Amino acid sequence: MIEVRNLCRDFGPRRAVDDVSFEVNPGTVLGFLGPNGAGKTTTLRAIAGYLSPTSGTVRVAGRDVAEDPPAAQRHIGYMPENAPLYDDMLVEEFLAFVAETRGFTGEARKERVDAILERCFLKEVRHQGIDTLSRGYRRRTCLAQTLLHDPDILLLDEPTEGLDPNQKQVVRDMIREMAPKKAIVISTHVLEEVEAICTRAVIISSGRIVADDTPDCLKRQSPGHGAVRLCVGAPAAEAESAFGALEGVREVRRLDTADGRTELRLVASGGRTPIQDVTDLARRRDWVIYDLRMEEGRLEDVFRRITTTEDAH
Ligand SMILES: Nc1ncnc2c1ncn2[C@@H]1O[C@H](COP(=O)(O)OP(=O)(O)OP(=O)(O)O)[C@@H](O)[C@H]1O
Repeated sequence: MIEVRNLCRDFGPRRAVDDVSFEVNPGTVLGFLGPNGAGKTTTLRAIAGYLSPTSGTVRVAGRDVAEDPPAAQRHIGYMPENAPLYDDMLVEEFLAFVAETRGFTGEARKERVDAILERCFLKEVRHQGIDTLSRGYRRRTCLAQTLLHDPDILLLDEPTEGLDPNQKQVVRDMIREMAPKKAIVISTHVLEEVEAICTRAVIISSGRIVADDTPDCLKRQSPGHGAVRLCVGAPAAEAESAFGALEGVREVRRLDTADGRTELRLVASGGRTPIQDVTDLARRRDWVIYDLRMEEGRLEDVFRRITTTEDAH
């Protein structure tokens, strides 16, 4: 559906996107991550046909975008980070106008607008001026504009930026609901969003792809992956020394101790969680386990490890 091959884009002497290649097919929600200035927006704009590559190609639905941007754009819904809206229009009027520019007229236009108002939960503000909308409704009006022609590809730059937790949830639910039939790329800094809705994460740093995997697999590269948090009915010093001596434990940290219970964090060594050894040891010593959890690792740690701050401009 989207095929990016060896994409490079220069701005004067600066290479903003450097030999980027990836594919996105329907059913994928790809989280495009990277520090400020890493090249995310430039890549999205090249896919959307608003910026020509310095070299390399972008194909959308089998067609080279640079050769015929309008043909590719019929398949694409692109929501830029600060999408412009006509502030002096009413919501419904604006969407009808966009529908017309997309080639819908008469009854077809009305049906499209009604359907999108319903889908984006905008019915109650349909007669409201865009300049009076709250940020959440404004963002959803942008999304409605992006979805109006029912594109197979969605390119969403920071779709939930500036929204409150409830509004974020509404937008994420909408993305999740559309995901099975569309190829979706979301540029975001919000790692929690990647975990919540993305099936794949691509990390770009200084214009180059430095990771491409599922969020779960990336989390496994985190130094905290496999660490064990436990609360055990044993004296602190004894528990620390016994669990610390286990072969699969690299480091022990005491988190808390009270009422004969000790809370510890055990960092795994050798990439294997020591959870089984921990329960075996507790059983042998006759120690009660009150709580036991394995940490999955944090995407944030992986992101920080594989990107650098030199991109920030
Ligand atoms: N029109 C332009 N003219 C000159 N330089 C540009 C232009 N657009 C982007 N750049 C530069 O290209 C690099 C990549 O920018 P881009 O906006 O793609 O990064 P980004 O990953 O989207 O950043 P952010 O997370 O801050 O939005 C930056 O150094 C930026 O300053």
